[in-house]
Amino acid sequence: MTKEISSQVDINKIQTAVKMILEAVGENPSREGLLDTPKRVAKMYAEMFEGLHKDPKEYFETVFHEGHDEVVLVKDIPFFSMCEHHLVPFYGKAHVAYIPKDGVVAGLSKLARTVETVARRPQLQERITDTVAQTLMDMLSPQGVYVVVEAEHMCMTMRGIKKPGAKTITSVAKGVFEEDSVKRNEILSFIQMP
Ligand SMILES: Nc1nc2c(ncn2[C@@H]2O[C@H](COP(=O)(O)OP(=O)(O)OP(=O)(O)O)[C@@H](O)[C@H]2O)c(=O)[nH]1
Ligand SMILES: [Zn+2]
Repeated sequence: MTKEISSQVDINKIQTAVKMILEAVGENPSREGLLDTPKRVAKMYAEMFEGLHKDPKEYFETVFHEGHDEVVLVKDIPFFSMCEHHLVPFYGKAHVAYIPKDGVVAGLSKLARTVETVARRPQLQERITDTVAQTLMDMLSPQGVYVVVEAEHMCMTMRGIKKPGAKTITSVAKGVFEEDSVKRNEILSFIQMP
């Protein structure tokens, strides 16, 4: 956790809330094993929600001019997020593809950083997919962007409907990918390659 993040998160408030939850479920927050739990959970939430205090657009302040106007795909980017309905994790992989325009390309790590930052907020899978795609559209003005996200939601696994193994796939196509199913299929075949 960075200094800036901890200064933007009310750690004491989270600690109080966690202590109250422990009391409410019938636990004794004063027993030895739980004494430091509110503090640990507060630090954990600050880390898991640090994306609320970051703007992924900043990652694209530096771009390169490479004369490459063909597909760029970073696939299998692992991410961990928190479902905004239940505050339990959902996690999986994101695949981020774009076709540059006028040779404007971003550092590859910036695509993964964007996924990481957007995921570290209370989220919906659809919104992660859309925000990542829109960030690239806004910052690189590419010919098109195609983002595919696959995830397992713990709120469907460990509670409620209890369907471990069920995967949710979301995708967002922008620019040339919207109309061009051949280009989308090209990306999908790259994603499926071992
Ligand atoms: N669209 C979408 N739904 C999600 C996501 N994560 C969790 N959900 C769903 O959010 C819904 C919340 O539904 P509610 O009926 O308000 O809450 P609930 O009674 O806890 O729902 P159940 O999970 O069906 O027990 C559930 O259907 C979850 O599966 C997500 O990323 N996207
Ligand atoms: Zn949920």
